Amino acid sequence: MSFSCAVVPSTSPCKFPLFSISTASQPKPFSQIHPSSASASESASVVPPSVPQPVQAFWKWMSEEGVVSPYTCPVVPAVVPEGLGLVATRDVDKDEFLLKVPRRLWVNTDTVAASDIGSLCGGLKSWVAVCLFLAREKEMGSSSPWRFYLDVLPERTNATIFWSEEELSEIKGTSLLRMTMEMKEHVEDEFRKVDEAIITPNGHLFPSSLTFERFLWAFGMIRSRAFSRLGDQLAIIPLVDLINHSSKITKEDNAVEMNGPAGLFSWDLLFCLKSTIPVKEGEQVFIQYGLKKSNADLALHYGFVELGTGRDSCNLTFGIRESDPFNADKLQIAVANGSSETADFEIFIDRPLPQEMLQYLRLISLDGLDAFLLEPALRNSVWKALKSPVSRSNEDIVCRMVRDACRSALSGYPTTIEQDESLIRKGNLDYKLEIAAWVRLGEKKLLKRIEREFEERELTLDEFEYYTERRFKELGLVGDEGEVNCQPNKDSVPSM
Ligand SMILES: C[S@@+](CC[C@H](N)C(=O)[O-])C[C@H]1O[C@@H](n2cnc3c(N)ncnc32)[C@H](O)[C@@H]1O
Repeated sequence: MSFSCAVVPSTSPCKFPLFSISTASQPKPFSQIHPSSASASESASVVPPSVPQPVQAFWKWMSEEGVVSPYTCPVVPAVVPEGLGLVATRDVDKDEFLLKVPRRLWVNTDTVAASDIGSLCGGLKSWVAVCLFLAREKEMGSSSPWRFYLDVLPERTNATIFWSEEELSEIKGTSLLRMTMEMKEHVEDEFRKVDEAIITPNGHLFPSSLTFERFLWAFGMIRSRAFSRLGDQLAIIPLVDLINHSSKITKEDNAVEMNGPAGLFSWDLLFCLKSTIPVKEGEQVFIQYGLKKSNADLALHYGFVELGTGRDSCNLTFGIRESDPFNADKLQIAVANGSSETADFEIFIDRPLPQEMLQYLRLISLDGLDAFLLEPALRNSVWKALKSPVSRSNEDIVCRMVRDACRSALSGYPTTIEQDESLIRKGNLDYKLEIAAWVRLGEKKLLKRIEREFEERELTLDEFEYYTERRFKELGLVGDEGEVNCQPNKDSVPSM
């Protein structure tokens, strides 16, 4: 989840320094009170009786931990169309805090470090450590101190990493399928390494049921519920992670971290979730999961898509031909400018084409007379020069490459645009099949549009101003109307 989280300075004495990540200064773990004890019955009674028993137990646990009370907390968990969600128990103001969850209840690398497997996880990437921790705790069942939280997590979501082979065949040809397969392979690779280096040699610490499927489940939970804190630290915040996404929310500043009271006598860093709009009593509170995310991102991480908000996208990949006589020079320039021998560009329906895509395409298409731009003397300025068309022939190749890439991508889908439109119009599609149909349709429409744009561009190539013409003008050898001057303009500054 993408919470944009700011840290605000505390006005009160701070028991734990901000972002102190050492195990020695770890706050004490949460208390081990069973939620059936009566102490928090008052706050627990606020949860609608229709809420499933595990959610009741989780809410009670949160109450006993001092996180929620009917006086301070204006939301309760509820069953909503998106699964579980948070509903306002009274009118909530814009920017009002909804929940304040102390650090001792976050699941992050500190939590892993303080656990029984902490000493084994020191060298792991943070997401791998948190995945292993979550997967292990889940398999420990009722003996896990995190059981009340783990019991409210869904067994799976509609995210594409959980789709069956048959369901995945519905997104054949899409960038979403490629992203899904790459992600699953990456997670599987990491699991294999962790299994070999940590789980198998320390079998007494891990339930034998901890398989790749459970590790993938933990990964799915992190992708859909964790957020990156300052300094790229990953954390899952129980209870806060019940908040759903709505397109109606257009601001992403939904959380801050500050020090504050975290129970009867304790002080801690608090993760504070706020509502960016006013909400009426009884309504669900939402946040924005990320304005820049494409529908493929939403489907991959969360298992839903959003229509009509410019999230349709497609990807085009290009590369420097191995047989290109200028391969080494082009690669050097590409690498110096943050690219490589192949480059993948994400294109959004309502956004301009990425400028870097045209630069890259012009670079890899440089040929014949235009190859002088690859000269070492021009190395520092060539990338900037490629922002504008180089020559008619170069731009012609660029247009053809884009058209060919679109046509090739369009031939890889199992359905046509018309078939998808008809499927969607008929309705009654299974939820995942509907996601698949919208993603296919969005990608294909965009590819068709790009193909058309470059066909039209090809017809206007004579109207463009090319590199040589621009240089002559800069040097004052050609005037704005194309008239030829014999002497260079004294004021002109030679540049690319
Ligand atoms: C951070 S969790 C929110 C709590 C979640 N609804 C639950 O039941 O645990 C994110 C997940 O909620 C669901 N979700 C959130 N917003 C949604 C939306 N606008 N449409 C459909 N599903 C949504 C998706 O399953 C997503 O993976």
